[in-house]
Parts: sequence; structure tokens; C-alpha cells
Amino acid sequence: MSRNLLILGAAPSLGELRDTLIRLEDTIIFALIERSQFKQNRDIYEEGKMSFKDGHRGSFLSWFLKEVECVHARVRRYQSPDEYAFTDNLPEPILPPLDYPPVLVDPKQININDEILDVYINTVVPGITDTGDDSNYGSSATRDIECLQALSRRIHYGKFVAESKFQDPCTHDEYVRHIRSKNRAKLMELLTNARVEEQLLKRLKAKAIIYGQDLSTASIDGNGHTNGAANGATNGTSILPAGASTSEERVKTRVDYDLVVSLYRDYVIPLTKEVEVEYLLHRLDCE
Ligand SMILES: O=C(O)C(=O)C[C@]1(C(=O)O)C=C[C@@H](O)C=C1
Repeated sequence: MSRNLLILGAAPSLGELRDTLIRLEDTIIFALIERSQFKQNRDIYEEGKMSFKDGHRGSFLSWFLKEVECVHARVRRYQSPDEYAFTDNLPEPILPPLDYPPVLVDPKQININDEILDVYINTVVPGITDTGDDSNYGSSATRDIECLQALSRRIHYGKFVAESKFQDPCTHDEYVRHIRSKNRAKLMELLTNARVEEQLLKRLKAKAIIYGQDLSTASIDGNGHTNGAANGATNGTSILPAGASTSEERVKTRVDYDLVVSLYRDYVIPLTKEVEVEYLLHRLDCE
């Protein structure tokens, strides 16, 4: 069960924060599946490919992001300490501020959305889509924004995780020592939990296989179990498709599950850890 920041209070536990990270896995997998139905549509990411009547200079995606983020800023999305905008100079909210519990020290100082955008456009999109152009620019960019917002939220959640680890009496003094000596490597070592990462990647693969199945050609019995689906559907008890007997056999899913796993292994987890280290390095600035 995960609850939002207003309900979690001033000291969310590491368990509660990890629950949110687990729920965000679902959001990210479904967002990737949604984007993968459209072609790569490279032109939407390239500056100068389209001209804008309002004088915008930049890619179609950057135009769309700015418009969407302006609306979201007006309803105070970026006042939430776990929401980070990709564009600058956003308008003030039309709603009064909410009273978020002060969990983080200087919550908005670190924002690595430029890095996330770069990985997303140059690695994720080419990985999950077929090359080519199907003219679905608005639909593709809408899905891109959903993917980017979910990835950004997940990765910047590292600040909350870092704060919780910093507050833990068992490791507090060690964190303070490494922060004072600005020892990034030691901080990285201390905050890393290899077992949690390993479990996460296993769970993610299972989810990507299950959520990614195309059940449109499957016959489904009264208990919701699928039988002999053409496209990687399960036999009800196993996450493997009917006919696939070993975990080595490839399952055809709407988004390549190995790609989802490598996205997390090579980018999402390392970037979250980068945010954690950066946050910790500034943790004592105001004390
Ligand atoms: O759960 C944690 O302890 C985290 O710091 C989050 C996270 C992750 O990105 O999923 C990052 C570092 C740890 O090694 C394990 C997992």
C-alpha cells in the first residue's frame, strides 16, 4: 500500500518509501507499453524540424512539455516535493499552497531532469519503439510526457529514501562522517542494498512479462485463466506463455521485458542513487 506525501507525514519509513517505488514500477511499465504502440517518430525530438506559430524554438516535445507543465504548475503540481518540472519559468499556481510535511532539506535544489530526458530520448524511445514515422506526433509526445513524469518522480524519490537512511540511528553517524569528508564513493557504498536491487529486477521482469502480454488472441476461461494464447499469454499459474517450458524461452510482449529490466539496471537505479548521493552531500548545508 502506498500513500501520498501529505498522508505519510514528516518521517516516512524506508518501507513506506519502497512501497511507493514498487507502485511506480507499474506506472512506468504501463507508460512504456503505451508509448511503444507508436513508431519512433524521431522528428518530434529534433530541434528545427517543425516551426511553431508562437515562436517556440526547440523540438515538438519541448513545446508540448512546456505547455503541459504550465497547466500542471497552475494546479501546483511542482509544489509537491516529489514532482520536478522539465521546463523553467513556469507560472504561479492558481490554488493556495498545500501544507507538505517538511521531510526534505532544500527539496528542489537537485533536479536531474535534463539527464533523464537525454536517456529517455536517445536510449529508451529507440529501444521500445519500431523505427519510422507514423505521423502520430501528438499521441507519441503525450505518452512521452507520461513516461518522463513517472521516471522523474521515481528517480527524484531518491531524496526521500536518502533522508530516511540518513535519519536511521544505526547508520546516521557514518553518513555524517562521509558527508563531512565529501566521500561520494563511501556514501554510494553505504546507501547501496544489492539484495533490494536484485529483488527489484526479478519483480520487474515478472511484471513486464505479465503486463506486457497481448491477451486479445487468448481464450480465457471462467476463472480468468488463459489457454494457448498466441502472443505470450500465461497458462494461469506460470508467467511463461503456453508452450514455453523454460525461463530461457523468449516471451513476446508488447514491450521487451529485458529492455525494461536493463532500463532499470543501467539508468533508473543508478540515477536514483546519484540523486541520493547528491542529496546527502548537501544534507548538512543548512545545519
Ligand atoms: O531501496 C533503497 O534502499 C534505495 O535506495 C532505492 C534503490 C532503487 O533505486 O531501487 C537504490 C539503491 C539501493 O541499492 C536499492 C534500491
